Amino acid sequence: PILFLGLDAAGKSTVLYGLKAGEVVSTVPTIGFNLETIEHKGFKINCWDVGGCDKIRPLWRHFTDGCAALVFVVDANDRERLAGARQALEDVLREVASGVPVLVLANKQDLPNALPAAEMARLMWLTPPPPSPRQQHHRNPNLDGQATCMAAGDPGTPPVPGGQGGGDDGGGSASAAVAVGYEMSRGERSFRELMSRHPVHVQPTCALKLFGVFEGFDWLAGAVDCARQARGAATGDVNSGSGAGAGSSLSLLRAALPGWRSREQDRQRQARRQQQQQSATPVSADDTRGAPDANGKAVGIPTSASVTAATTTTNRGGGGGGGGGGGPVLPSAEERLSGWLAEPVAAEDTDDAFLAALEACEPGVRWDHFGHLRLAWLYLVRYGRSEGKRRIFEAVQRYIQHGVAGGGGRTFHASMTFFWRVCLHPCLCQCQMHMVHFALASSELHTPMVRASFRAFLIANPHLADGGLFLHHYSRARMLQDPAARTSVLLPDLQPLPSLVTDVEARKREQARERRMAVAAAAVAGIGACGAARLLTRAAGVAAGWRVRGGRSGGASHTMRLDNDGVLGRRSSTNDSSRSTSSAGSGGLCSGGRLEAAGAPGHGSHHRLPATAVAAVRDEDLLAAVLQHLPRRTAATAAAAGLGQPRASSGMHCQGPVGSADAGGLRHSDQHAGGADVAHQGGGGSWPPPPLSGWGSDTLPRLAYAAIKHHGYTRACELLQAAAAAAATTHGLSLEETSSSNTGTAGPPSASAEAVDAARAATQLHMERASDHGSLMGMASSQLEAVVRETARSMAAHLPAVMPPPPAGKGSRSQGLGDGKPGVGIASVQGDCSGDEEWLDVGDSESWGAEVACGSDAESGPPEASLDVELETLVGSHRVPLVRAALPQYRMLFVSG
Ligand SMILES: Nc1nc2c(ncn2[C@@H]2O[C@H](COP(=O)(O)OP(=O)(O)OP(=O)(O)O)[C@@H](O)[C@H]2O)c(=O)[nH]1
Ligand SMILES: [Mg+2]
Repeated sequence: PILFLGLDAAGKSTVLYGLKAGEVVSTVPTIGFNLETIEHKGFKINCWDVGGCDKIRPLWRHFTDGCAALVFVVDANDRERLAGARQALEDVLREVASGVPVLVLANKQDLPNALPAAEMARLMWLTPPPPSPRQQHHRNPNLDGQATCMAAGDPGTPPVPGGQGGGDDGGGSASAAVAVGYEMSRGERSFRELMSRHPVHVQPTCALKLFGVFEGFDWLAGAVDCARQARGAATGDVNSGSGAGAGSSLSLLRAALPGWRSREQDRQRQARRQQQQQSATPVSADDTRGAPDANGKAVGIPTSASVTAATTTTNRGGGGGGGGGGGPVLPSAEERLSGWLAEPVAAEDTDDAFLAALEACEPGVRWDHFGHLRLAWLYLVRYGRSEGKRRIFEAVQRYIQHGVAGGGGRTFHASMTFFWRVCLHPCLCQCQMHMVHFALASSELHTPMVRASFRAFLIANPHLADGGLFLHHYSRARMLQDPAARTSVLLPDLQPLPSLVTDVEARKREQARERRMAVAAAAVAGIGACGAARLLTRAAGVAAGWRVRGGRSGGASHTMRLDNDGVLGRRSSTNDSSRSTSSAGSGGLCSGGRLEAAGAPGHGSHHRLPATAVAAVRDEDLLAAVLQHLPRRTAATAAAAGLGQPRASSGMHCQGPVGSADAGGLRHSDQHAGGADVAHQGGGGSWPPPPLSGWGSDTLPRLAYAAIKHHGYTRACELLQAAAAAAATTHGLSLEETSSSNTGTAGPPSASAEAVDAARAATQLHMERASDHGSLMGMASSQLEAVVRETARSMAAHLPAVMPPPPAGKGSRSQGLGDGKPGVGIASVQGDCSGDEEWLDVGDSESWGAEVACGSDAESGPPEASLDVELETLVGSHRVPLVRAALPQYRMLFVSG
């Protein structure tokens, strides 16, 4: 185990997750700790990142036992707290075993006011004091051997030998060794003496850019090894070292934190609790249930947040909560939220008015859970966490005092009483405020609206309507019955309070999925569904070490599937079609080809490629391959418009035994895929030749980005319009031609209409990215959006006109997507695939559906689907059903802004 310690906001969690995930995450203060396992240079390290705020610092000592190394993070920019950081380091080192390496990170080096690492080390007494001639003579030869590990400040300089004589204050030889004239205080002497027991290294870092972090850990890995060897040599046990302490560390931690449970235990516990609660008599108290009464005795306890939430304005007093029974059935969190949002908002009920009334201790200030949340939200938004927290406490204390002092005539209802107690209950108050802060920080990643409007904030965080939220993290015994919780902050015993705003894993999964969708969409648009399916399958298969075998299978039916989880599967089943397919030749994947796991014979029934296989294919390679197969005229048009050639293919990253990427399967498949290459490469098929099918998905925004980046917005518009015109001219079209005839209601949906939808859907996806890129390019995202949208529109308008309707009985089908899911039509099957049904299912059909709906409804006003998209952006997809259920009027809210 390695401990990450340091004052609050020093950057511990940022460093930890930078190491763990290789990317910068956004955090809120850690109330409790984060535990992560990371691997570095063959070491598997359990990292304990313990919150640094003053309330939690006393708990550090519970984590020190058995730790193999200490990473002490210091905010080098915060000069005022340097002495505090040193003191905290000293305090904790008293609990750490001698010889444990200490890596001090001088973090936030990117900030202009940051102290250089060497200077910070000097001020923190981590470098030797000024040398003196005497010191040279009194150098302790015993410590020289440790110089490689003891690298305080200057790696080559051993730390000042201290404590050699083991005097009471540790000052004996240390003071003798110090230069004459250098006054070393007693405190400094004892600190240096303490430090001399540890190998120390000070590393400048910028956690936000992951600068210096890995270098620091390189040192640490060596130092831990060194320490282990030294311990092994001392005890004669070569295996001794950090690992030995792990068990005892955990058991001690358990002992120190009585509520500490493994996650599995947590889950079991929670399940049991929920069962009990469900079978229990409905509780009829309000927010005050579970809050200790005036004498500190716990009263009725809130049920778990998800079961019932507390709200009523009846003050049940001290004993009313628990076993009551027969009380009113409480509204759920959803109902409560819905109720709040349905309340008419008086014009004079502004945030300013609310705060002013509160600060002036006026009667009638809304003091229920809603008011509580609003107060926390307002102060946090306006003043940030530390100042906001101070103000929250101050304002509430004042209000309470005023109420108590002048109490006559004012009736405090139960929730208000609860709030009093919360504020006299630092642990609970801290927890509640933390949840509001966390909700704010995490939802503002999705939309700035949550800072502008309290109601938007509530919609984005409907779980906050649950007054018993804290019971997800603390047992009621710990929070409500433990007297210590009323005087200090205790760590949660059920699950840690969240501190990582960015869910790294989820974001990575989402990014990977988006990339796959983009690649698939580009492939489909560029070379048609059949070819794309083959290309993707083949690339994924080759990357996974699968052998791609050509073969004949008269009239097989194939289902290509790219699941949400990234599994690309190909299902084949024979049918009766007598149509024979031509052989792909050696190694090529023909429509009757099979994928086999290397070494295992495939039976051509159903193969699934592992998600890693798809992920292993480099996007660049896939895209390069796809772009290479874009219709030549499209590429030429782009070039003519000054946008440069599509990136040249570097060939597939993973070359399989089947030879070059564009040999075999792809060209062969073009005979069926019917991409434009067909015409260029041998004319296997006469239908359809859709030269513009390369536009509309990935190609388009890429060109738009490139154009805007290199030529600026205005010129880019001209260039893109010129490109569109040139492309249209090539095919004898005028720009005014539209697709209305093809997108009308007459007849079955044509391949071209689907292609338009696909183009729009993909464009929608990329427009979202365009918004991100917009600021980077120094232009308003609305402008970028406009250019992408406009270009997409004109490009998409030509697609149907260029593509002739499919010959009767051939080709185009709406996308059934194989599994009976509602079709979305991400891609039309453009090839002559009769006999071989080939489908490409890209991603989650529901979300595509939403995007398609969103894109295609741009002109016809926002339907519910697009509101869902908006809602999803706001609250995250997993909360959409909840919010929808809770808010029948959410639509109105959105429409009214
Ligand atoms: N400019 C700058 N900011 C940083 C750096 N490292 C961390 N931060 C920011 O500092 C703030 C606090 O970072 P955290 O990692 O949460 O700090 P912590 O040490 O875990 O804080 P506690 O959990 O309260 O103990 C965050 O806003 C980070 O983005 C850095 O190298 N440079
Ligand atoms: Mg932290």
